[in-house]
Order: sequence, then structure tokens, then C-alpha cells
Amino acid sequence: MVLAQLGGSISRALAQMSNATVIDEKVLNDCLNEISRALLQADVQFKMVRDMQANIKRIVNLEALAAGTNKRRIMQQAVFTELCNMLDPGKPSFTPKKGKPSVVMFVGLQGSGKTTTCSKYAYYHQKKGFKPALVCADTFRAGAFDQLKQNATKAKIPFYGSYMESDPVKIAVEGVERFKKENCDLIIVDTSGRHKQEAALFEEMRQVSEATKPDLVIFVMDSSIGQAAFDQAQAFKQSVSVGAVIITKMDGHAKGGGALSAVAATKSPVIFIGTGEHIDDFEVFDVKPFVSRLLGMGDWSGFMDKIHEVIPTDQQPDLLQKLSEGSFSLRLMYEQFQNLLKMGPIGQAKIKRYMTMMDSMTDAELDSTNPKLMTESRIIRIARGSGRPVRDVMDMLEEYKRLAKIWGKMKGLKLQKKGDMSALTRNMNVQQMSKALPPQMLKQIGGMGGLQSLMKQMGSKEMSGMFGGMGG
Ligand SMILES: Nc1nc2c(ncn2[C@@H]2O[C@H](COP(=O)(O)OP(=O)(O)OP(=O)(O)O)[C@@H](O)[C@H]2O)c(=O)[nH]1
Repeated sequence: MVLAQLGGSISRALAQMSNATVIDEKVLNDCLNEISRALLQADVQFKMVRDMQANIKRIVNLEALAAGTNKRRIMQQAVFTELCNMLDPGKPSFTPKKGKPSVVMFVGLQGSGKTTTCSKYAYYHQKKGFKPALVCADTFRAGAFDQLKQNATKAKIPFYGSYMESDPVKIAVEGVERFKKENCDLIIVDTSGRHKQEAALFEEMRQVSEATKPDLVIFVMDSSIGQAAFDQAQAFKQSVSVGAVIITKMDGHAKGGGALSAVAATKSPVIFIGTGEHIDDFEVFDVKPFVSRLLGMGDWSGFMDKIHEVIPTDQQPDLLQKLSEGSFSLRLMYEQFQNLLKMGPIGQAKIKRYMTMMDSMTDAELDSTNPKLMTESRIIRIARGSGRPVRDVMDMLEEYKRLAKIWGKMKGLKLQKKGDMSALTRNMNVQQMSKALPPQMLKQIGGMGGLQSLMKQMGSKEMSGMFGGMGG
């Protein structure tokens, strides 16, 4: 996800500023320009970037900044506040209540992921104890009804639609009435995808909304839409009263900045994000944790210790680049295991087993950094493919999560120069090495004592090379 790069660029700009000996207007402007450039590259609308820049300049007191010991924090806080303000329209969206019938209508551009998202939204609420139902008022795209029907059947959610009827208003009204009678408390109406140039389709959408009187209209937006987001979102808002936004395909390579623009255009909050094609690849969206993750805030303490622990003496620029983007994937873990195998008999059986299972994984699975991708069906498939019990696959994934947590601390890391890194890692000792090893492996080696003698035998150079080659 390119948003991670945005976080990295902003962090770098802040670090550069806080490294300056004198903080004057020029240094502040340079820093703000750098941040603005990063936001523009992430497809945030120009006007929003300009406003944000002006706001930060207003908030940040240059004198306090020049005198303050924690310049980085002051600036980071200002950027944090501004990004939160951009993503928070200041009023919460309508939330359905159990036992009380609500109608929620989904609108969006063609292919934005509406139909998939309707099912995810229904499924999410069903798990929370709601009685949802799906109505397919998309009479425009052949196959839309079948798609909804298929998703609804899989999740055991009642649905309504027609192959014959071509009037979406009629279908929507009939569906809503039927499910109200059946005491469903969350009636979700899926509509056809449309572009702002298609006036007739916009009129039709307005009519569906007028006839079904939704409690909430959700604008579904593909995160890769880029700079067009603002205009498109605004066009929808002008025809129907959009009250919330869901951003889809956040798992892809989208720049994601369009999300900020959609919020500004619709003055509505983002309530969920879609993170994959599967029905539970769906997350509640919360502004503050999202922005703090984006800025790599919150977990800087103990950060350098982790560098001591896990980075080998020989340089791994590619690895560091990947880690600074927050992408510790199963493939990186595989490569790490490969290096461990080269070392000799230690824990080979277990690692070989892990690698056999990983050989049964798809490229997408190996390269993903989202543990949620590993759904039950994928785990079963991998177990079958590798001839291992499901428990072993789970065990391997747990190990991945454990390592990813350690490596995850590197996200947003400002890359060091070659010399700096070797100086940092020169002091790696047995204790630090032991922390970097999987606990089972440490046990197999014979605990701390075993590790110590092993390091003596092999020479700590080879030992620290264990993590070598990971950048590939
Ligand atoms: N990777 C990923 N794919 C998604 C996500 N949401 C939807 N998709 C995929 O996007 C494609 C389009 O999704 P649909 O749900 O058919 O889109 P739609 O907006 O209903 O399409 P129209 O009815 O033509 O407007 C499908 O292949 C979905 O599987 C997501 O969060 N991540």
C-alpha cells in the first residue's frame, strides 16, 4: 500500500527538520513543502494540501519550535492534527440499531466494489447480531444480481432481486417492503455503478433514494481512483445525501490519498475499508489510529534497541527499504529461513517443514503483509498442498506473526547510511541474538548457554549473517 510510503516520506521530512541546528522560517517551509509533495504524490487534492500547509503554519509557533527540545514532536503533532481533521468531517455517520429497521443504500462508480462491499457490510452486521438483507437494484450490469445472490447465499443472508424487471426503483421498493415485513433490521440496497457524466443514471439513483428513503447512503470508492476522487464524490453528494464513505481495495497498490479527498467532498466520514476480495476482508475505519500508523507514531521507543537486535552487520539496503515501508512478508521470512538452513543442522526439520508449507502458497500470499489474507480456506488448501496438518500451517503463521511484530517496528524507519548501521550492530551480543531467534529454535540450540557456545564455535560473524540476504 503506497500510503505506507506517504507515512515514510512525512517521517523523513520531519526527521530532516529536527536534525537542523537552527529552526527558522526556511527550515519550516522546506519541511512543509516536503510533506506537501508527499501528500500530492499520494493523490491528495491540491487545494486540501495547500490548506493543510497554511493551517500547520498557523498552529506551529516558530519560536517554540526553535527553542523546543522536541521539535520533531511539535511538528509531528501538528501534522497529525491536520491529517485527522482532513479525515474527520466532525460529525459521526448514522449507525444502524439492532431491532429497528434501517435502510442503507450503496452508491458509487462502476467497479468500485459496491456489490462486494454490500455483502461485507451485511456479513459484518450479521456477526454483530443484526438481521440483514440484501436488495439488488442494479439492473444495469448483467450479472450483478447473480453476484449478490452468490455472496448472500454463501453468508446465509436473505436477498431480493429480479432477472426480468428493469426498473431499479420498483425492485428497490419491493425488496425494502418485503424485508421490513420479515423484520429485518438492516436492509441494504445495492445500486448500479455510474459516472458523474451519466446524467440519466444519476437521476435514476436519485429516484431510488427518494422511493426507499434510506437512513444512510454510503458512497463506495476504490482507493486507486486518485485525483478524480473529489469531483466524483461531490457529484454523488449533490444527487443523494451521502452520509458515509467506504474505501475499497486498500490491500492493493493504491495511493489512497483520494480517501482524504472523498471525505472533504462528501463531508462524511470513512466508516470501513475493504482490504481484499473475501467477505471478511473488511475493517472498521478509525481516524486516529489510522493517521498515527501512517505517521509511524506511537512506537518509537525501544526502536533503536530493535535495530541492535535484528539487523546484521553486513548491510541490507533492500531489506531496510522494505521494512521502512512496513512490508515484512512471508517471502522475507522464507528467505530468512533459507539463510538459517545454510548454517547447519540447527532446527532444520522445523524450518524445512515451514518452507514446504510455504512452497504451497501463492505469490500473493507470500508477498502479502496482511495476516488476515490467510483465511480458513487458504490454510486448508496449503495444508493439503504440502501434506501437513492444518495445525502445522497455523503454527507457521503464528511464527510469521511473531517475527512480523519484531520487524514491524522498523516501519517508517529513516534509512541509515552504511557506516551508521554497522556501528549500530557491531555490539550485537548473545542476549540480543537470543531475542531475535524463534523461541523454539533457541530451545533446540540449548538455550542461552547453547547459543553462547555456538556463537563461539561459529564466530559471531556467521551468526549475525543468519539474517543476511533477506533483502534478496
Ligand atoms: N482486492 C480487492 N478487491 C476488491 C475489494 N472490493 C471489491 N473488490 C473487487 O473489485 C471488483 C469489482 O467489485 P464489484 O463488487 O463487482 O464492483 P461494483 O461496484 O458492484 O461494480 P458495478 O456494479 O459494475 O458498479 C471485484 O473483482 C471484487 O472482487 C477489495 O477491498 N480488495
